[in-house]
Amino acid sequence: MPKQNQKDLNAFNKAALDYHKAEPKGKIEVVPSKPHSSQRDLSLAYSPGVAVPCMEIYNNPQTVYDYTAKGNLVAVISNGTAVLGLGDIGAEASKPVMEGKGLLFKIFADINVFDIEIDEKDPDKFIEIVKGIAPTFGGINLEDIKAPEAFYIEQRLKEELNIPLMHDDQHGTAIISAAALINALEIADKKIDEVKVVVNGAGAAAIACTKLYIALGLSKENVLMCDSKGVINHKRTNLTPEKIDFIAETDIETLEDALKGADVFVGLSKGNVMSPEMLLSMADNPIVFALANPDPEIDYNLAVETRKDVILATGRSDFPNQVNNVLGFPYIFRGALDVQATGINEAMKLAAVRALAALAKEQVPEVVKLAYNIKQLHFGRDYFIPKPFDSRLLTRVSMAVAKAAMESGIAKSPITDFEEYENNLLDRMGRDERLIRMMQSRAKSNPMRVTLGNAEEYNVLKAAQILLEEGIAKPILLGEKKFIKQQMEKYNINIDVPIVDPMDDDQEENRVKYRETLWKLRQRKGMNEYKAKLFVRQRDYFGPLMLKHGDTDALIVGFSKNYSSVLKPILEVVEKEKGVDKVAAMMMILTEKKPIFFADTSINQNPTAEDLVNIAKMSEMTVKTFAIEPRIAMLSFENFAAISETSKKVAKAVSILHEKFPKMIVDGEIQPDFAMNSDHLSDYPFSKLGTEPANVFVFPNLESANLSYKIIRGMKMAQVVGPILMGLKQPVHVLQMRSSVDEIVNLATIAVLDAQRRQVK
Ligand SMILES: NC(=O)C1=CN([C@@H]2O[C@H](COP(=O)(O)OP(=O)(O)OC[C@H]3O[C@@H](n4cnc5c(N)ncnc54)[C@H](OP(=O)(O)O)[C@@H]3O)[C@@H](O)[C@H]2O)C=CC1
Ligand SMILES: CC(=O)C(=O)O
Ligand SMILES: [Mg+2]
Repeated sequence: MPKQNQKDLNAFNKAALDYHKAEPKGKIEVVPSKPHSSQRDLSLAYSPGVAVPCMEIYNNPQTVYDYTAKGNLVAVISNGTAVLGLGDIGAEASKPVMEGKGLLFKIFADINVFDIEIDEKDPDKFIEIVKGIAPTFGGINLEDIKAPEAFYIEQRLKEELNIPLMHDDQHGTAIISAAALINALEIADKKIDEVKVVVNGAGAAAIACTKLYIALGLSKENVLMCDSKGVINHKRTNLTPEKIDFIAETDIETLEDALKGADVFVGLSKGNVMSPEMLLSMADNPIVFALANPDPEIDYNLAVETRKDVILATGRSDFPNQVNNVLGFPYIFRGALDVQATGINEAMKLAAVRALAALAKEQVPEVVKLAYNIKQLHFGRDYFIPKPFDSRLLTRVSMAVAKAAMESGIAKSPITDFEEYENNLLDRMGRDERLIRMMQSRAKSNPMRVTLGNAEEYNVLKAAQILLEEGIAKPILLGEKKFIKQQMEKYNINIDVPIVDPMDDDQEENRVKYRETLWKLRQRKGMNEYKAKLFVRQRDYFGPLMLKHGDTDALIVGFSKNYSSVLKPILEVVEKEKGVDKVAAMMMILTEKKPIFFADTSINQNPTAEDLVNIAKMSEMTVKTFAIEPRIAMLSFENFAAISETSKKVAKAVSILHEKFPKMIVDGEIQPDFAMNSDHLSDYPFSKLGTEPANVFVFPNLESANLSYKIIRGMKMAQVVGPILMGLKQPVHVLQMRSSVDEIVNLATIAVLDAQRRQVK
């Protein structure tokens, strides 16, 4: 595992602040979910239309779930008294954590969140405030409230409210760590009713975890619990009722002594309180859950260096076995909300434990390994709890929780068809970030040299910084050296990367080499040697020539010039793939539901039927590199009834495709909204698309493709990545003019993947 030095740490801390400060500030925002553009829309959304659902709810309160967002809205509520392991930092300072939970609820389970930070430490007043706002929400996640107040607050709110409510630091942590404990014990070949357990911390998380372990078979006599004053034993006085419950009949007073011979250590206290000596004193195959955040009770690297046989988990995402409540709360609430459970009971918690423990033993899908850049991931010491980016968590845990709620009789709206429910859950996923994350992770496994043109521009420089710091690529800056350096200073971008200036003296050798190549390539196309000499001083030629000579692995250009003028020198220098007559470009559109692809968005203005065949074929190959099965719709404005010339052209392309490539999932001519909709597709049972929506859209001409994606981009309806240039032998892509930093990073990431793929060949 890499160790962080102070410089890395400072850079990380700064990145954390920049991340939160970037516009829009914070991490979540409210987005209207209904049309609101016309007078009529507004009269339905607000007065007078809104009065109708109000009265419906008044007359039949249960219909609030039909007419409002309540059923998918959770409050994440804190008073800031036990924020992570940072302690009582107050309500306002806890807001980043609560917003963070909002983000996690949304990305992992599609649940909306209002984060609510209440400046109130008196438990009774706090309870009254929460009760007062409860009608707004389908569920309540209490967070980072310190013990012992947390116990009383949660208990009373559970009794007095009839929606799913859980103090996550207690039960979320208990559920995940219990699943991890079951599996870790199996690896250590130890039995839960025989092991000696030391729990460090006697707060909200520690007490709840220990109680759940006992429910799973741990013997209470085998538990030693410590708080900030040491072991909770019979000599201690002034203990809270929860601590009294765990008084041990022992004279042992310190954590150090408690750990001698212990099988399990569960830390839910503070960072760095466990020394290597303490770890060494534990039994064979010691199970160590150092769960304090952000710093574990013992540093991961220190622990594995100290004992090879340690079975270790932390709360952190940067080490194996992250025991963190993020594995639970999104899915526990998802399942509870979906059956309108009146609470979260023990049966639901145990169902979540079992689902999590079982999932870790299943074969890990390739996509999860890709996301973490790990070649092998098998149940064992380094993997005994599922990874947070494992998308199977959503279906496995949510369904288990929903079923348990129904079986234990607290589901107001039971699910009747679990197969349909599973499909609904899967439909919620496929969000854009996942694909980007997966791509970045793959790029990081072998970062390649990517030359970025127009490197004087802030967006390009910033993208280079991100690519370098994230380890996605080894950037090379192409442009005027002096100006680039000035800009780096101006924007405080201190990165140590090569700068290539085609005019610079130090490039003379390359200029000579590149001139010869260019002249050879173009001498029978009207270029004389003098012209070649002039051209190699231009970056538009210099970049492609670097690529041609292997002086870079990939090239990204076009930030400040129009597409065709940048493309021309590329096509003159870089060879086409075998069998490719004309290159084409594809845009990846990262929609809410799943990625879709448009082609040709940038090159062939009025493709022939044969051109469309090639575009479809190139698109198929490109989409496959993202580990996505291409389902191609050949678009027109008619459905299987070619009357217009455009449709006839598309129909001809389809018949060639069907004949030449019978295995390809492609059909048309079809309208995009039909190709995207299963119900509409079922009207055409003969279609090769079947009823599963298409994800690749080949447009009949450039205008329609280009304008379609530009509308999406302009309206910020989805993130757009590309254009991905298809049909060349080397990875080169031309940016849209004035691309954002993210767009440059994304396209460079694709270029790295492309370069990696070609290297393997
Ligand atoms: N990985 C995960 O998913 C989760 C991790 N946690 C982590 O667990 C820790 C506790 O959180 P939470 O229970 O909510 O907070 P609480 O404030 O409720 O409890 C903190 C407990 O830690 C004890 N403690 C503090 N310092 C020491 C020490 N040096 N030795 C032993 N015990 C000590 C306190 O002792 P005393 O009672 O004497 O004050 C108290 O019992 C935090 O670091 C938090 O980040 C929490 C939830 C989830
Ligand atoms: C993860 C979490 O909830 C905590 O550390 O408090
Ligand atoms: Mg917490």
